[in-house]
Amino acid sequence: MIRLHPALFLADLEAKPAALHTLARHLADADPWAALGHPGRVTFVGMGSSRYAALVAARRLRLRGVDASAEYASDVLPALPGPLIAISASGTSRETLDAVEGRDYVAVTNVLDSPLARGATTVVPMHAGPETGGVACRSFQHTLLLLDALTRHLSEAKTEPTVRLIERTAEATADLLERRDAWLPRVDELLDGGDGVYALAPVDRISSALQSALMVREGPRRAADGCETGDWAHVDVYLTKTLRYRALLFPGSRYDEQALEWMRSRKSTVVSVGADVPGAAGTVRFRHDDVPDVRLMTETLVAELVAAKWWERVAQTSP
Ligand SMILES: O=P(O)(O)OC[C@H]1O[C@](O)(CO)[C@@H](O)[C@@H]1O
Repeated sequence: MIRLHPALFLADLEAKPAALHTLARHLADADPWAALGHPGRVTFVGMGSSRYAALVAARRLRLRGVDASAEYASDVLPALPGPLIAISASGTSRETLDAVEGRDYVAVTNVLDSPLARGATTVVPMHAGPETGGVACRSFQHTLLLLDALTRHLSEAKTEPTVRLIERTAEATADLLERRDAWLPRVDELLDGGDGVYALAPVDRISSALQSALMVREGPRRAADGCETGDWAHVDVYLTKTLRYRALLFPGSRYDEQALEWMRSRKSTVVSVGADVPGAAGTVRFRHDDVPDVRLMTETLVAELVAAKWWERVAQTSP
């Protein structure tokens, strides 16, 4: 059983820029995907945030002509052509270990002596450092970036652009952390006191909505869910009628306005991250937020810092 700890979770978040610089150095030295060659298909398996990151990468690969899918490790998988890429920050998730049993696989993990790493043909280290708070936060960010490098390896045969992206992500992350006294109290106030936090993101950054909601559930144990912005009008809009609805919007979908129109008419509270949108009660902007890839790699920090704050509050008030 992993011990979760709010103060250590906050320290894990504060260490993001330094960990990103470490990752950039490793990636600048060598392509971690070199041993993979250039297969025409890859399959990712993982659970939780590891699968969220894989969803984005699989979609990007397909758009670039490489067949790819992101599967629940808990699924029963047929033998598929091409390498199996198992992602697990801890390297111990039961479902992920079951999924690779008896197969050759590449492990993407943060723990090099984990069971997942020990059984792998190739190991791609996350270089996120130990997450002493017990919550996958830096490892999630590093997974997204390593999968960005994989996408470039398979479609452009070069990973240097990912190094530049990591550097910009480190700058954006540091900017949000350094200026948090200016934005966090207001975002805390806006998202607090409702009936949950509902995160919306476009399909190309769906991981941001899913991971943000997970952070609010995993730390402070509050109701939260993540949704694709277009799909929101089909599956989540209903709650704006009955709940004190608190939306965390990651703009960029061509259906932002559709969702915003509903939320304005139902008097929902909207906090927007990375861009200004009409009717938002609060907006968090950050360095390089005009670059979509930097947003993808950075924006979950807003929910993570809110979650850390709420979690600390619960820890102080409960025996
Ligand atoms: O990447 P891992 O270590 O397999 O973990 C998967 C998920 O399980 C959790 O650790 C919770 O059990 C999440 O934080 C994480 O997203």
